[in-house]
Amino acid sequence: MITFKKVSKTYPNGVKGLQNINLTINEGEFVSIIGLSGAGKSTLLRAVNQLVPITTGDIQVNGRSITQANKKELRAIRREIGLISQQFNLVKRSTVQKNVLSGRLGYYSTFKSIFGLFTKEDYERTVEALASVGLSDKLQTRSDELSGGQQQRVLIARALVQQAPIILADEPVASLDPVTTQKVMDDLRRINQEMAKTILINLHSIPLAREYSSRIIALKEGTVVFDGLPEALTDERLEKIYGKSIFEETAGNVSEN
Ligand SMILES: Nc1ncnc2c1ncn2[C@@H]1O[C@H](COP(=O)(O)OP(=O)(O)OP(=O)(O)O)[C@@H](O)[C@H]1O
Repeated sequence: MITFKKVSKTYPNGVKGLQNINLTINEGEFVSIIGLSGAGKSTLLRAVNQLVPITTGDIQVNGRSITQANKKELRAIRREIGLISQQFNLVKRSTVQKNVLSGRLGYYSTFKSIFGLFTKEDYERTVEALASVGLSDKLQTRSDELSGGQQQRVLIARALVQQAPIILADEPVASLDPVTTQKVMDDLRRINQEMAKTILINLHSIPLAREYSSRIIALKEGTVVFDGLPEALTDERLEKIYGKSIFEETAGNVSEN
């Protein structure tokens, strides 16, 4: 469970990324965060593992406060959270295997991490995770030889070997074609349904949010303006979230941008 209590984030330049957010994300939910560019989606997602430190309020991950955590506790909290983000991407010159294995680093001391002292189980988990995202044949491939969609799926595999019950996905399908988008989204759905992992995902596509989520949260200027079931996201509510211009675009444009 992730709980936001009166969370605000003001960036050093004075921009308010988040304003008084109160939310509870329960175990096993598939939550999409939508909203205009600059609404605060990435800030919200990254606040969960303190990649973006919040200014006021608190976030608890399975009952443990991230703001009060010392270094060791923060490491333990971060182990519970897998991050799929294009910005914190793969080590391109390393093999797929090494990138996926790095999901285990949170379980070892710095010394072991530096020397890559992984166990037989770690290697087995890596093979399994790659199989579950359909990339068994890419084990020894260099990561920069993969397509964008394959790279996203390697990131999913890395989150799987990390055995994190929570997965944060920061626009994982932003630059993918429709077929690959569906594959990545299907992977996330499977992980959510079969492994009961909690998924928190930023999406620009309303159709995808509607199709895959159990719950949609919309942000506008750092505040929550909608929080509910996909069916409850009516045109009227969309207009409040995105402004009137949404209906001047074709549905296709909105979903792909
Ligand atoms: N490091 C930063 N320093 C200053 N302002 C920032 C920083 N990161 C984000 N912001 C600002 O905070 C606000 C929220 O940004 P955020 O990236 O969370 O939005 P977003 O909804 O994820 O946008 P997008 O859909 O374009 O990724 C924006 O006004 C943005 O300009």
